[in-house]
Amino acid sequence: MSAEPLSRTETEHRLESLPGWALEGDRITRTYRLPSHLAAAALTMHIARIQEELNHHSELTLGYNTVALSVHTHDAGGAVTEKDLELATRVAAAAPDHGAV
Ligand SMILES: C[C@H](O)[C@H](O)[C@H]1CNC2=NC(N)=NC(=O)C2=N1
Repeated sequence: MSAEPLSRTETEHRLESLPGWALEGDRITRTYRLPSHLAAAALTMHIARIQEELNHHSELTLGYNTVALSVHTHDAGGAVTEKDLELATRVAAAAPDHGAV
């Protein structure tokens, strides 16, 4: 998968298909809200497994009932690439199974 930087315009266009995800500076971000702390912890572990599978890792923060992600591609000098969008897409597909909104 390409690690070429995406333009701001292209990134914002692609995020239209990822509800709740945003471009903040040079990262894409999302905060999920969960029904409980244990549901948030379970989603956090699920995301960690996805990240290991993709070999692509976000800043991943577990709160009381939230899971926050912030990611860009280090190997592209800290730009947003297809790898970040792939991770976001995989997480967006998994999150609802945990009751995340
Ligand atoms: C050596 C290893 O494959 C690289 O460091 C991977 C690990 N996870 C990564 N995660 C992110 N967000 N960006 C990277 O460039 C990256 N590179």
